[in-house]
Amino acid sequence: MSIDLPTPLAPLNIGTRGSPLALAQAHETRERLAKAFNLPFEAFTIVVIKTTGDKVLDRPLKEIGGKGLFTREIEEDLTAGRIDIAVHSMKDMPTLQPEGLILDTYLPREDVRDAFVSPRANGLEDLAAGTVVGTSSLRRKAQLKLRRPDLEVVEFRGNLQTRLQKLDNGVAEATFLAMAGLNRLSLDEVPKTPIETGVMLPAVAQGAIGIERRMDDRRTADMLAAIHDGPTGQRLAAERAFLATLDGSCETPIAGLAELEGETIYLRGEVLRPDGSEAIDDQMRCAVEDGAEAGQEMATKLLAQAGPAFFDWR
Ligand SMILES: NCc1[nH]cc(CCC(=O)O)c1CC(=O)O
Repeated sequence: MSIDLPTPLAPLNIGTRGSPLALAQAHETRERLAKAFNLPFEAFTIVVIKTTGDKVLDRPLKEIGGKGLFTREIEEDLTAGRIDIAVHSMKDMPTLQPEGLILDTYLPREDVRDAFVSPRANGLEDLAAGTVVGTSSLRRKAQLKLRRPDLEVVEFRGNLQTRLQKLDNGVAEATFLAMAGLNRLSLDEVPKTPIETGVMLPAVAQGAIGIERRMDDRRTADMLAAIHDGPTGQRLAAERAFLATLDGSCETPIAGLAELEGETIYLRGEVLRPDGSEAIDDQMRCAVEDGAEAGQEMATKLLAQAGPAFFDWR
């Protein structure tokens, strides 16, 4: 692939949320761009945007309005040209973008696993019946209840730092956090145990950073091509097709992971009842270029296997 080396005539504005993790991801994007084009960091301005999801902290996310919550304002600024790219955790992104925007640049993926985080316990097996675990993730709650129906789950909102504070304060005995977030923030001192993906399948796109841009902005597209990670793109094509076909909203506990084995994709997926009373999973292998079809096929199979009653909480 040949890439023109566009010199920014105006600085490229990078939009991001203001949480520590979001800022770390925006800084990583800026560093990769600066390095790829041998430009000073200052050629890229980081613009912090406050979203509805950041403002409303006292209510469960699903009450305020689900997924677009952390992205709407950012995408409005992108469309209006106030920023040129937006950096996102792909796990939080809907499978469809607003008209005129495209999200097809990915940075190399971090650790995809969830971590069991507790100042006092090393794993679920250490927790006595009735112990309180905090999580606001429907997927993690369902996966936890599937394995340990005897544990209590409490809603755990706020950014990483807030959640860790709640553990210290004894609001809950343990929580789950993405290894990716802990690693990106270099939170090495957090007492964590990684959970293998065979035990707890991660969220679709967990650990991946995506960069969104205006579809008609050629200059930005050329710049982003220089930092795109192809293998992450192949994996996310499979996972996001799986999610899109399942019509994953934040009401549906869904897990999915694609891994590369040479020229083959190994795809696993799982859907759960929110109360963890039942889970259905599947796995398949396909050629790397067929990931999206495989994701769609696996979702269709799971939907048929589950039957309408499985999803009737929606
Ligand atoms: N929903 C919040 C969110 N979005 C992305 C990450 C972590 C980083 C990632 O998975 O890329 C987190 C926090 C968490 O799940 O612990």
